[in-house]
Amino acid sequence: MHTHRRHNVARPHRARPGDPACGNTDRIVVQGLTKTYGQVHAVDQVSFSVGDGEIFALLGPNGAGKTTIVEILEGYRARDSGSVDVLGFDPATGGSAYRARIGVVLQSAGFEEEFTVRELVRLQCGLFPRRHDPDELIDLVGLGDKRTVRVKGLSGGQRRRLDLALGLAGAPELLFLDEPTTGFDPAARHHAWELVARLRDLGTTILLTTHYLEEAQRLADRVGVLGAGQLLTVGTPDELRAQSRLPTIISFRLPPSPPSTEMPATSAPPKIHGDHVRVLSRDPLADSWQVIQWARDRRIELSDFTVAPPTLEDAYLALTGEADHA
Ligand SMILES: Nc1ncnc2c1ncn2[C@@H]1O[C@H](COP(=O)(O)OP(=O)(O)OP(=O)(O)O)[C@@H](O)[C@H]1O
Repeated sequence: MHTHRRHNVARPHRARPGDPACGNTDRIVVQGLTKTYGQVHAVDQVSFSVGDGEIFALLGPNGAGKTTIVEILEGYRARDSGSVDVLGFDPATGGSAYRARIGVVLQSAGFEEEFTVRELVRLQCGLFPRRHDPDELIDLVGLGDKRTVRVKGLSGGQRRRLDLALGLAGAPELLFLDEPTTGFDPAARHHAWELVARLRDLGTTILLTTHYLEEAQRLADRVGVLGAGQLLTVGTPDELRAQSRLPTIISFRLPPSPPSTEMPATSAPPKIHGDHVRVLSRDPLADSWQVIQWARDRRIELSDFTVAPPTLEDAYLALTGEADHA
């Protein structure tokens, strides 16, 4: 079962100039977006929309067109054709009124190394009419104990947190996060995920690019998978997993001297590698039951028994692999 998290979030939003027409809650609407570089179709007739308060993840292999799309949406790259509406603006002509409404967290922003964290965040907050309190922002991204440290004294992961603080300075309604946790250690990544979830709960709409499928699965309400400039599919992580039609893997280990060589009568034949048994099941409930009955009847203690449905990563690999062979 999937839960569409954006329905759980109370999201106060007042109509302002540049907002989409009444009744339309999409914050991003892209239709037929196309961009070529010479012979390269970097973005080819891409259409999708992102709803108010939604976290939408763009996924795809290197060179699939993610950065090109995001930079067109941010207003930093020109498109060849197609229409783009972000917060009611065309990013190509929205100018500073548009920029004040969005937050951009780039993969590697260049910093003034001699500034302290607090100085940089204060400066950035000062650029926006609607802004965060700098000290609260520093706490929000988990740099509270680094306030007075110069940028040159920060680790790679701490710099990425500073990137995030700077992107949030204008309290944006829409945040672009480009590979937000690349280079993070596991604890920092979990901290960043909690932060993104908190931003979502505050009503921020987020467009995320990532190569970490677990990140997309955890954070994204919906994902769009790109391959060679084309949008291959859009859906919730659960929809993509279901669409992949990949089997659930039931696995367990045999005891050192099994009482019988007979295997459980699962819908797909068990595959045996040494003491490790795997069933690629289309009917995981019935097959799990078969395995458990089989073990109980023979007094076999099942060790390492797991039932693993396909992950978003499995679905993504199947989908983009198909694209490569198309
Ligand atoms: N300024 C440019 N000039 C020429 N070709 C470009 C330019 N920018 C991007 N491309 C090409 O457009 C295609 C899409 O690139 P893009 O950077 O959007 O991919 P991406 O999905 O963001 O990749 P990655 O995951 O590696 O960041 C690639 O084939 C790339 O080589």
